Amino acid sequence: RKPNNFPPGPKWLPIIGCAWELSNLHKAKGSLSEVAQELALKYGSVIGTKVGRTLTVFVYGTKAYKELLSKDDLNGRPDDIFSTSRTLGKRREQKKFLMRHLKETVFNKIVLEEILAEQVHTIIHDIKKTIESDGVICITNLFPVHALDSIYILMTGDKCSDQEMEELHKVMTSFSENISSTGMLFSHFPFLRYICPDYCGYNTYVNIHKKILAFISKKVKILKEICGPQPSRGFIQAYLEKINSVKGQSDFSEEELLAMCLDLLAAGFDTTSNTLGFTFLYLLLHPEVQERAQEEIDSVIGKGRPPTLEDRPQLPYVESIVLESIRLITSRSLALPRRAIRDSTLNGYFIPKDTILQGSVRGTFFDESTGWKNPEVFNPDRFMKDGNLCIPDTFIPFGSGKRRCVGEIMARANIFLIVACLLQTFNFRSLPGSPPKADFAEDFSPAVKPFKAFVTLR
Ligand code: HEM
Repeated sequence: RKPNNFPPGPKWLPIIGCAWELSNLHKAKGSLSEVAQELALKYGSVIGTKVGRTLTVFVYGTKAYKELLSKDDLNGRPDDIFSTSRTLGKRREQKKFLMRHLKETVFNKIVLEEILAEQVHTIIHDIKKTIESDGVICITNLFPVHALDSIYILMTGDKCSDQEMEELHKVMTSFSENISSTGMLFSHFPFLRYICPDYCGYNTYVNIHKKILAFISKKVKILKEICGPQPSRGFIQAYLEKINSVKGQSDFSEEELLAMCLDLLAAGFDTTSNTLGFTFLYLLLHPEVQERAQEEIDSVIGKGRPPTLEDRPQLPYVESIVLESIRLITSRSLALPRRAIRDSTLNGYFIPKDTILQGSVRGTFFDESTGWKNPEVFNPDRFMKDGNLCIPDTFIPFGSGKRRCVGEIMARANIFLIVACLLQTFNFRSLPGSPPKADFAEDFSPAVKPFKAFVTLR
């Protein structure tokens, strides 16, 4: 039965709850974020549903979403089968340690520049090689290895060998293609894993996670053996040092370390490379935006040296392209699922303990009433005012509060540097007679379907 004052929403059927209606809406709309938008039009900004046995509340719209992010009672990690079967049991909250480490090491401007510049150089080298043949490049293939390498360096302090990268890339691609961040059939109907573990996705889910954890575990073992007294910039080494220093008298453990590295890979891999896919798709569809960015780069930097992170304040238009691409990709996804850790309220409705809350950032920056004009259109100028960068308060694509993205600094720097360096060196054009379509897929995070471009040296 529906709890008293539970948010309004679609009708609950016996056993499946609203699963049928949600699944049909998902097929019709293409992304869960658009499902939330559709439901919000009918029921308001907080929508109560039930999928299998799980109470799930969708949150859409700036006011309700901000209230959700601000309430500790509603920001717990889910502890259902979907969460626990991937990370070896319950999780403790050690995000502060990770954030402090990243701030002191990798997110230090000089280190970040060093990590990213080398990789951008490799991408430029690869593109130049293709130009020597026919200049036709599958754009969506350019970025995944690069994004993985950045996260690998963040974890280990070192570059990934070719052999390790082959292994990691294979398993992470399979992760992105087969696993949905918002749950799978077995997580909504946990009993199915005993009846049809292949069909409900349980076996795939567990096997892929086992492979990723085995990869990280192998690396942890190697780094443990060479762990020395000198400070290292890798997260794994910093964490191992912490375990040693507290000597088993705290929650720091190797299991927790593996789970945190898994989160970094899962959350940072295709979000970064897929955003770059979005960026270059829109640059092909809007050659005038590409030309204006190139004019900015030419006038501030010229061609004598590559752009650096120091140049960011002088390249507001390039920065606005990055923000607009992030706006468009995140508007197709939901924020991380949260769990009510005790009975609470949202927008005046009752939210029982253990309800799952799915917030949609789309509602915060696709809302014409809060100033986002023609939100479906790619328009970097919405982030510009009088020639300067201007970011509205309602733009929170990396979340805020307890569950906020830990990789924002790296992701924005990475995308900025790639866009600036590639546009300084190359022109990207549609293949004659076949401009790419704005065709989307839903991998672990939203993606554009693979597309090619004709690239020439400037
Ligand atoms: C354009 C790229 C990226 C986008 C758009 C993005 C976006 C997000 C969003 C929306 C969330 C959830 C926030 C919430 O629910 O309130 C999140 C969480 C997270 N992100 Fe990112 N992210 C990106 C890149 C990265 C990178 C490169 C890393 C790692 C280096 C990373 C690590 C994480 C982690 C670990 C979490 C989970 C935080 C938690 O559980 O508390 N992200 N990200």
